[in-house]
Amino acid sequence: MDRIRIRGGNPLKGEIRISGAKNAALPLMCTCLLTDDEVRLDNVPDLADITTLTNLLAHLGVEVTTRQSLKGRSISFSAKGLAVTTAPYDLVRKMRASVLVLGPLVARHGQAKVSLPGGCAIGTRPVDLHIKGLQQMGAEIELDSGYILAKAPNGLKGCEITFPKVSVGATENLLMAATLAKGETHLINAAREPEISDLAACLNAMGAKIDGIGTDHLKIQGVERLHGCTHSVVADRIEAGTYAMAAAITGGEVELVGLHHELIGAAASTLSQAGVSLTETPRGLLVKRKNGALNGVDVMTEPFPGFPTDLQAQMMALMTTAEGASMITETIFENRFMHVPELTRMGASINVHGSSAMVRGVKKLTGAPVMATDLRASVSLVLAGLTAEGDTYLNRVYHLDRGYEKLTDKLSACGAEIERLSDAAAE
Ligand SMILES: CC(=O)N[C@H]1[C@@H](OP(=O)(O)OP(=O)(O)OC[C@H]2O[C@@H](n3ccc(=O)[nH]c3=O)[C@H](O)[C@@H]2O)O[C@H](CO)[C@@H](O)[C@@H]1O
Ligand SMILES: C=C(OP(=O)(O)O)C(=O)O
Repeated sequence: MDRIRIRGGNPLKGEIRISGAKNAALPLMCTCLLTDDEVRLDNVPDLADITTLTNLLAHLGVEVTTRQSLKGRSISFSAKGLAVTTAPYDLVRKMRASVLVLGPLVARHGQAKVSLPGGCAIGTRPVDLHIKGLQQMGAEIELDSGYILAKAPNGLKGCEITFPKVSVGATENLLMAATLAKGETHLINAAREPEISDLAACLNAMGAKIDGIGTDHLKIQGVERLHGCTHSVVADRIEAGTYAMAAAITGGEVELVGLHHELIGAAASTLSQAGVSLTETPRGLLVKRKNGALNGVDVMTEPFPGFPTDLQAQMMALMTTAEGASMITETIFENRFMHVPELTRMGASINVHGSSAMVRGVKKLTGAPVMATDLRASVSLVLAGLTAEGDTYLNRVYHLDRGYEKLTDKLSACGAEIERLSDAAAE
């Protein structure tokens, strides 16, 4: 298994082009199941999760064509020859977002059999809200032998769905399903993440009638059919936030290219309070420390526009060498502190009490062999390694491949001493 070696201490200097967002691209790819026409996505990141979903769509009978151009990677999807409506366990277990095929399959093909995705390292992550919403829209759903069996032979019906808690995935699944339902659907207390607005914009370009985009109340007037479109995937705000913190933790100066300021949401004001300046440039955002040291700030994860859980581990790494203390509270997932013991092994001072972690800034971190169990925990250890004294060896690099396109290239281009060691070299 590959490892990453980082020799810490170099301030990052330069520019980093932000890729298309993984969490936008995945639901966007599932829109192809709603039409016989071709859906072309531009700015698709080259990530393991995209490959996993591509394999699942191909298994269903979707024709997939990938093109690489100067503008980035484009993938076209044509579900005209859709032959199968079963998403098997082996393809779903690799990535929870595979459950996003459920809504489109039921809406357009009247049936679906989708493996329950199960939990993962960060929490149990049920899909009850996806299922209840589809039932409210008239689907008959049974759970059998680890599969969701859904039927709606006469189509789905519009209705009013009020989510008891904000769910990104359930909002996306039901939004896609509602585009082809009969009548009007209201999704209330819907998630407002920019990736959902991107999905809604793509669906409208396909002929859907969605109002309230960017709010927590989406109104969808169902239509008979959708057509194809070309859509460019929105920039990855989590990747951008990660590199902003990489610039800050190393005391460097990095321009994040291809990103609109408002995408960063609450993370921008939290970073500003911590002593990081984020200045809009014609191409994106310039990130550096305001003046010298970073200072501890309290952070609580929340649905958008609050501070994202997907930046919590990185923020914790940033706080390990800040002046003073920082209380970091995770409210979205019950087990998202897997990076704590590893950061502690690098010299961080962190105490966890339930869903909060108290970080007391230390003078320096030291490199160590570390491993992580999920994507953002892994990248938080990369950030720690960039500032640590000596070498850090990060194991289980495959987690990073899920969500960070060309991570070592992007960081090396800004002066980081970071390299990927292949199997043989890692022994
Ligand atoms: C591919 C993708 O976009 N993944 C993102 C998505 O995950 P995902 O869509 O899985 O996350 P959700 O917003 O659905 O989850 C939020 C909370 O709701 C709970 N819940 C969710 C659905 C449900 O049916 N029942 C239920 O109880 C979850 O366990 C969690 O505690 O949003 C998360 C929260 O911003 C991010 O961390 C993930 O990176
Ligand atoms: C938790 C994440 O992804 P997923 O929902 O696919 O597990 C993430 O991107 O941080």
